[in-house]
Amino acid sequence: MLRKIFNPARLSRFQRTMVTVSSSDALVSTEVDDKTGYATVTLNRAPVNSLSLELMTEIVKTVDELERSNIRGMVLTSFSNKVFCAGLDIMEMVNPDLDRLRAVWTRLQDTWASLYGTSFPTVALINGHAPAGGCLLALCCEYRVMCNNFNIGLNETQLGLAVPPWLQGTMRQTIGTREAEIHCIKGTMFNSQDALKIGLVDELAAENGEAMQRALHYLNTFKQMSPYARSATKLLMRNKDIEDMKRGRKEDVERFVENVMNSDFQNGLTVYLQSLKNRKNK
Ligand SMILES: CCCC/C=C/CC(=O)SCCNC(=O)CCNC(=O)[C@H](O)C(C)(C)COP(=O)(O)OP(=O)(O)OC[C@H]1O[C@@H](n2cnc3c(N)ncnc32)[C@H](O)[C@@H]1OP(=O)(O)O
Repeated sequence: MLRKIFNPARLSRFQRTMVTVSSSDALVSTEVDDKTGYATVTLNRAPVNSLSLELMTEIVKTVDELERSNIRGMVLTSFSNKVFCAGLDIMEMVNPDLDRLRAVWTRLQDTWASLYGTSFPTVALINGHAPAGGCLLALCCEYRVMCNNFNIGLNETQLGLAVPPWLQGTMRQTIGTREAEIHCIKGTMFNSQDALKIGLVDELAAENGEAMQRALHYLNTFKQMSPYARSATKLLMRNKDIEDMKRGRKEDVERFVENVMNSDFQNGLTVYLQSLKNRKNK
């Protein structure tokens, strides 16, 4: 069943006026260019945009608001020119409260579903490292432009976490079944050049300005196209994955909780956090 397809009623709103949507919460800021109708959504959670429950809630809220507005495209980027998003907030997994842990994974599922299933075109402007959940955000977008000299990948298994089936599917669609299997299992992190070679990103840019030009160029390719046909085709391709995730979501949450509460995982997390701090102090 189609979750949402471009509603022709929106077309008349499109033609009349452009609404500027802005988030009052500082964790995510949104700017809409009234001339083009393109929204730039910037993740603002210093220092590394790690995905706390609150940040993911803001992302979902922002995408929902944009879906109800009349934008023609979205660029997702980071306030930092060093880290796009460092993945799930590791602190959410250290000796967690179980209800909150369940809420975190449920919100991650929602974040994936809402970004993956937008009716408007989306580009990730990856202006920094994008491990794990950072790679997930980029994968949800239709197109990925990455600045040079950063790393991206689903490194969850390196941390002792299983990659959920819905995210495996997105990776398969992006880089192909064989490569996705190998690199999800290995937890490979790719540098920008290798990410381009394997198809994990679509274009590279020397710096942010060039990346934005390339992102806008992608959005401009739809200027003359029927928004209905574009949106319907995308969602006919993606909606089944979203419905499948929703059907299995409770089981998926419990699998994550079991994974995180395992004492080996908790011990490994302590070592991993320490290794991040040691790396910093070198
Ligand atoms: C498969 C299911 C899909 C979703 C599931 C996802 C699971 C995850 O996402 S688990 C998280 C995976 N993320 C990582 O492994 C990234 C870890 N971080 C890094 O590799 C580096 O921090 C960086 C390359 C992202 C950035 O390096 P940089 O040198 O710029 O900054 P740092 O000094 O390392 O970090 C600054 C500060 O931020 C803390 N931090 C980093 N990442 C996280 C994080 N994911 N959660 C919470 N906090 C994080 C880091 O410890 C530093 O804190 P202090 O200043 O207090 O030392």
